[in-house]
Amino acid sequence: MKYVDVVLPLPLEDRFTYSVPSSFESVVVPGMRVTVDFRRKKTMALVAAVHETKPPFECKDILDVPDIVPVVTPQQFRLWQWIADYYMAPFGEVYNVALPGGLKAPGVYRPKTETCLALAPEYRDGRALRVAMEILKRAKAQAKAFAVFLELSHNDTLITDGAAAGTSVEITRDELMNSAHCTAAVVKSLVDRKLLVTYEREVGRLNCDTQPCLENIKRLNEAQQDAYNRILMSFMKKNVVLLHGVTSSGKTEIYIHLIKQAMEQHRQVLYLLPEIALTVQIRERLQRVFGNRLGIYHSKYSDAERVEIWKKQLSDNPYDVILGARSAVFLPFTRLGLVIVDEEHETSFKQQDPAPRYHARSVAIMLAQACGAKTLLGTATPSAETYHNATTGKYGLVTLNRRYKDIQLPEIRVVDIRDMQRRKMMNGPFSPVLVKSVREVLEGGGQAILFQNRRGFAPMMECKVCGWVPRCTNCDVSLTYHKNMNQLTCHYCGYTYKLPEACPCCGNTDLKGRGYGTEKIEDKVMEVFPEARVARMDLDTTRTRTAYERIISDFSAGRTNLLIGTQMISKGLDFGGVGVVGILNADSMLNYPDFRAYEHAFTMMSQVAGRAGRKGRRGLVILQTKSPELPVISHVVHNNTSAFYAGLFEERSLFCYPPFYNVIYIFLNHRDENRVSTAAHELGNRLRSLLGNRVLGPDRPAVAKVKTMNIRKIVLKLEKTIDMGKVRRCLRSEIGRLESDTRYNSLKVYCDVDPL
Ligand SMILES: Nc1ncnc2c1ncn2[C@@H]1O[C@H](COP(=O)(O)OP(=O)(O)OP(=O)(O)O)[C@@H](O)[C@H]1O
Ligand SMILES: [Zn+2]
Repeated sequence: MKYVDVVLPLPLEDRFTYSVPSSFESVVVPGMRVTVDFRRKKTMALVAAVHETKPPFECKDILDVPDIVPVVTPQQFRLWQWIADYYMAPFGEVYNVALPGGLKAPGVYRPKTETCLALAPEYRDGRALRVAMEILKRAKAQAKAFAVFLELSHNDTLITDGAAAGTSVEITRDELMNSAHCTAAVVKSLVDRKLLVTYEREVGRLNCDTQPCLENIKRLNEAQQDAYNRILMSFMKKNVVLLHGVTSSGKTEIYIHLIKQAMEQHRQVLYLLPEIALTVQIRERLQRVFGNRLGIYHSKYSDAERVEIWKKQLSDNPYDVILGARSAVFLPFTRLGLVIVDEEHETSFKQQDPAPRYHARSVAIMLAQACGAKTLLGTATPSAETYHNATTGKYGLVTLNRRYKDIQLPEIRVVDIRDMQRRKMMNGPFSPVLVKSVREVLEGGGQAILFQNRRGFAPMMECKVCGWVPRCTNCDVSLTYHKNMNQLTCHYCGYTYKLPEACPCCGNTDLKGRGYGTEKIEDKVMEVFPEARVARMDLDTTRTRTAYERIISDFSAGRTNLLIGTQMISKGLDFGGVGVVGILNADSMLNYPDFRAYEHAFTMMSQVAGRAGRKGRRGLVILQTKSPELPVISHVVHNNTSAFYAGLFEERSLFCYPPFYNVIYIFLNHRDENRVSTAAHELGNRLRSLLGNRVLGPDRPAVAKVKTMNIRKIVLKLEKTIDMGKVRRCLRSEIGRLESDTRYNSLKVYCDVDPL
């Protein structure tokens, strides 16, 4: 008797054993899916192992085996296991995010089909056809459609020379309707009269049209060619190389040459981007060169498309290049040679919720290693971890300090808004020099970008009399006012509230907004620059893929000339005509209560600044801040990464933070504040007895309640030399003990490993 150990797409650590009925014995192998009865529900499980050891309990038979070949390779299995272990997530949750929905639930994925038409068998000779046409004489539309059908399908030869319809052509219903200009009803009546029969034909969703066209590849300039050579040299010694190239140095062109080189060696390439949003521009650039050898994979694609890509990657004709967001690291690869992680500093490579809270950059490096492939991390602003690894020799390092065409990096002018406010010179959020520069650029036919990292109208409403601030009832945060919807929104749970007509505390009817969100900036822009053609890009204006793409293409084509946006606009966008970039308020980023605040602020400001002056003339950046004296500001101004990190690393090492220590956050959630607080103290004390002063807290995090769940946080700072296996085992057992404690009924505890 054979048995299988299976994993289920559920937050479960365990594997479950089922017996294999003899009819399936010769069929099942690890990596195949099987349907099983789990807690009285038919569930799609994945076979982890096949064996003959009878378990010490009664087990059920598997119900069915839908696969002929495995859908998950042993190598994927090992990688997923690594993710589960490292990020302290149940394997079932990794399986759940890794596999597209259509491969997990029985019967969800259906191949896409088209309705096709064929001549009914009784009419497949000349005489019968002439009878049919006689019948149709009085139904004009049907007669015409039928004639068109005969012609398109090459059945018309039956009438003229009576030849057998061996050469007839497949015609879809849509094709007929288009060619005969008829309605579906007309086609249906032909079917009802039994002249035509319908059948379904399976069609792929994947685009296979365009042939690759390597002529579209651009020639590298000298600096790029040199960087390209150094990358290949570096790969001979290191598995991971950082390409640290200033904004607009043409890193993407170098990637394209590296992809071509890998393809020539018959190796596959995975090109990771931090966000779906970014894929539009890059997708076009890659498609022009690699055509149908390029597949695109991310979570916003329909599930069916993702299933087809998955299957194609398992076939003997997989895509050579996959462009994807973080979930593409879960795809099967058979001959992976290179992984490119573009904009490697981006925080969206880390999945926050739900588990597994993995970092796609780390997973990508593991994936490459398992396949004997190399990893290239590319960015103008490396993350602290990567910069540390590259400067200490763990990774190779290739720098590129010149912009393409040797355009100078933008000039950055710092404006002290405290001083401007004192002298009453600010026009709302704009300093005089900002207004002047934007106006000049617009008048000269150029474009401007204004960056404000807050969406909505006013980040906070306030009663001017008593100071009352509207807050979310589910979360411990103040609400953001959105003017166009005239409502208050919680940016944590999404809940919306009506704006009260009067303050509920003192009855004052004069509620005022505090601070500037992008929506309010837009209002102000229309007032100050009435001549501008304005677009706004933030979460609220880009809810759909098309809305996002339209904003980009409008700005690219110059239909709009002033773009306002949140950090969305900082991400690798390549516009030629931007003469000036305004960073309206640097302080909101710097004052964030997090050890990474400065790293993120430096990165964000440098990236936004990098959108200026990419073609033709040198660009200008106006950086408005209340703290111009901070070293981080001058490091941004001088684009001095090494000085910035020198200062930062001193602090990080002193206070035991990455890249010198490993950090794990433990979050405890419960509806009841007392219970979560007691549980957190108990866990904190137990962990301290095992790990000593590496354990900090519990504390209330900055936002201590989200979606009615009260949150406590424990921080672990672990030296690099500690046995992480031991730490994980100890965390697992302590957390397990707490979660099964009846006093803390329905307490949720999870870990965030390497938090961002
Ligand atoms: N060798 C080349 N031949 C022609 N055009 C080039 C070449 N290299 C770069 N360019 C052009 O210069 C612009 C900037 O290049 P690219 O977008 O690759 O820069 P990047 O380094 O990726 O910038 P960022 O880090 O800001 O995203 C693009 O419009 C690109 O097409
Ligand atoms: Zn809320």
